[in-house]
Amino acid sequence: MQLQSVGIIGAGAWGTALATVARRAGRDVLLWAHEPETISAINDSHRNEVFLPGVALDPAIEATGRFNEVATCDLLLMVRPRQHLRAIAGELKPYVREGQPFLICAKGIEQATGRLMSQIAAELLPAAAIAVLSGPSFAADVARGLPAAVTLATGEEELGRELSHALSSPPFRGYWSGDVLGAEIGGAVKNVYAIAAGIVVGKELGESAKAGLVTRSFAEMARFAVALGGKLETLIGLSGLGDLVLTCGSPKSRNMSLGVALGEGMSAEEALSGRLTVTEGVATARAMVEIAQVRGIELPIAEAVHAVITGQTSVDAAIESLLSRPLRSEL
Ligand SMILES: NC(=O)C1=CN([C@@H]2O[C@H](COP(=O)(O)OP(=O)(O)OC[C@H]3O[C@@H](n4cnc5c(N)ncnc54)[C@H](OP(=O)(O)O)[C@@H]3O)[C@@H](O)[C@H]2O)C=CC1
Ligand SMILES: O=C(CO)COP(=O)(O)O
Repeated sequence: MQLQSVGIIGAGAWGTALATVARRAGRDVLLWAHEPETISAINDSHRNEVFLPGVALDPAIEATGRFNEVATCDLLLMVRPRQHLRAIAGELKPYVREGQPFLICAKGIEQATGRLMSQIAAELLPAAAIAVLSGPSFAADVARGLPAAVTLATGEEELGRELSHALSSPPFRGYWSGDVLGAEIGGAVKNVYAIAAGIVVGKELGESAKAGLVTRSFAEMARFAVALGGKLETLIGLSGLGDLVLTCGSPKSRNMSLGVALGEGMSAEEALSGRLTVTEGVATARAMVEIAQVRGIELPIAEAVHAVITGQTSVDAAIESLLSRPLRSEL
């Protein structure tokens, strides 16, 4: 399949960083953005200072506000935050061609239905070949050309291989995988555990507490993903453990920085107000808790994060409740 032109839907930090990735790999890149100011900034000054400050973009990267233009590209990347997926699929549907790859690069679970983005996209865009890009990759690092490795998951191995070749260049490596659900769930739920890790840091509970929390978070995320049909091997890889390690280890993560603010005593409302950027873990925590209730999956850490964010419990009470759970076998 010829994947020379790449259409990127969403010119936030990650969409813009992925534009640099595709360009570095030698593709023709068209970015779709919602705000006219973002479109003119990219086309005229080759910058996106609002979402990705300090990065000079290749002048060959163009921006548009028209879905019919971006839809003509060989490969489409969906990089707007999760809640925009249904609207975007509706706009694109008239233009999507049979077998056209639609690569989901946003991370999250639909709050209202508990459905994954790949499932929603498959239903709304039946002609498209759905794939998922996930893994440890901060937009600011990737846009600067620093090395990063991600998972590219598709139902067809051949498409995964083609996507990897279309987007990889020496600093950016795409490893293909056949486990779409596992890759997508790992990327979505690690945001919830990054909030928990941030709380541990903000509360100054120490490095040992953080290591214990991150390890038990991994056990929880693997249990959740496997219950939903993902593979344990995928969770051990880039899109699971890899992304958990990144986002629980750096306050550059928006999710972790929210947790730090909560741990330092700020209310969730205060910590979230005025943020222009997305913090996907907030909605994902709710979706996880609802799915876990229906399916009978034990998720004490995700439940504690959700209870703190929604003000149902205090940070101190959540920590006490986690530490006083009945003792049990590790495995
Ligand atoms: N940032 C990162 O390092 C990474 C992010 N991701 C995931 O990618 C997805 C997108 O994240 P990211 O690019 O960082 O998002 P940002 O927070 O940088 O960008 C915000 C997005 O929201 C849109 N937006 C901003 N203001 C408005 C508004 N007033 N009305 C409507 N839309 C608005 C922007 O629209 P527009 O597109 O039109 O400019 C942009 O797509 C998320 O699911 C995130 O989890 C995944 C890996 C890395
Ligand atoms: O997903 C990410 C890195 O892989 C970005 O995480 P944050 O959204 O928490 O910044």
